[in-house]
Amino acid sequence: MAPAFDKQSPPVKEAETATTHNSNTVINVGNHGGDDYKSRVTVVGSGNWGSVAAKLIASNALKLNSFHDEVRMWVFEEMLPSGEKLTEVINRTNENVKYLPGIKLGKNVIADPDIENAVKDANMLVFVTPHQFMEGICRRLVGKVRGDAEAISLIKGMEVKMEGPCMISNLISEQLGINCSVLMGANIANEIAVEKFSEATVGYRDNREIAEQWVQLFSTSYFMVTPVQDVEGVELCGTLKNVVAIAAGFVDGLDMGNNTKAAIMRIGLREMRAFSKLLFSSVRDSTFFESCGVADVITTCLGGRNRKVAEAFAKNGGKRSFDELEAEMLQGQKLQGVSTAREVYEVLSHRGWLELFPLFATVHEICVGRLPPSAIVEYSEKKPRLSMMEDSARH
Ligand SMILES: NC(=O)c1ccc[n+]([C@@H]2O[C@H](COP(=O)([O-])OP(=O)(O)OC[C@H]3O[C@@H](n4cnc5c(N)ncnc54)[C@H](O)[C@@H]3O)[C@@H](O)[C@H]2O)c1
Ligand SMILES: O=P(O)(O)OC[C@H](O)CO
Repeated sequence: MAPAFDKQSPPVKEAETATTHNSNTVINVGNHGGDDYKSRVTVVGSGNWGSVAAKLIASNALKLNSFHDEVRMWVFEEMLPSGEKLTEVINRTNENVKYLPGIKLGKNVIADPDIENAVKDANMLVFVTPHQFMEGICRRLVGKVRGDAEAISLIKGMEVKMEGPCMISNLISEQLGINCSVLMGANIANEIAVEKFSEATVGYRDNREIAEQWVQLFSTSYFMVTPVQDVEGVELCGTLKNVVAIAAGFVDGLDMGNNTKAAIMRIGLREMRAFSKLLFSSVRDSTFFESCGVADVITTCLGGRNRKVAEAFAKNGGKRSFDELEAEMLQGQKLQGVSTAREVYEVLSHRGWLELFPLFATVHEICVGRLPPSAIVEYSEKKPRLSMMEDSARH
């Protein structure tokens, strides 16, 4: 079991605004000792973004009275080349030496390899793992989380089931029986880790007070978080931009230049909006102008991992697989764009929408080797009926 955070010399917390202490604005934390009103936060995931999220949260947990100091972080345990366990090294050095080397997470971050132990006391659960692992994680957590817990998903991805697409926030809500908000945005983790200014968007369903609690937990002077009442819109932006990033990487790998890449971003954003609105009529146009929308498309297409690996794929003429390039280039970090392109393609084929989304469809066909990387522009030029569909999908 992971050690408890050493509270012998607790840091002095900053005073908070009156509203924070108002019982209406603080998530109910039940009866857990003397600090009943304080929220306990657990981060489920500890990759590149998971570690940065833990750092942001840990700094706020120390400052704000409404949170317990200790932040648990569930770590998918692995042995390092040194022969030590990753959790032991994180707890000794305060650094995730594999996924975020060189950055101190905060002494109040406790790495825990036991997922059930990590979540059992938390009333605020932050999910941030690659999306392909979430079904298994949810299965393990059924009946293990507090009934009054609130969740937030930072995961950019979705699952496709027999019944249709299932957003990760929905998977969490349905499997664990708890409400789940989302946080997405133009957030390249390594930049936020060194405290360069970024914005993010919290998508919430109907409880603004819960959204404010999440905003408070994540916001720092260099991380500005805005709440938006559109969970599906925010989550679909974060999910679909990874497919656009793969397309942008192909363009870079083929040396096609900035105009072509800008065209891909524009067409990609249109397809993101049209697809989101076809799936959920509640999705708002304005969400695409938040950090989770246009800003994330831009940053991902300029500096993300999906772009980088897709560039290498195109440079190799599609002869080396994404799996091989991912393993070689990302050292354990995971791409989301290739599997998301496949999942989107399944939805498109199942619903007869393939022709309406030429960019999304072409990205998948290139990823699986049915088309060459150069097809990204040849096929994206064909946009039959997309505008018409967008018009009919508009509010
Ligand atoms: N890295 C970023 O810049 C960034 C920014 C914003 C959002 N995101 C999103 O956040 C999510 C998580 O990304 P990340 O960068 O933290 O992860 P990552 O890409 O660094 O992935 C590695 C993580 O996966 C874990 N893992 C490996 N095998 C596993 C298994 N079988 N079961 C469970 N976990 C396993 C590893 O232990 C490690 O913690 C993704 O949806 C991503 O799109 C990432
Ligand atoms: O590195 P990527 O491509 O997974 O993108 C990272 C973030 O999602 C950018 O906001």
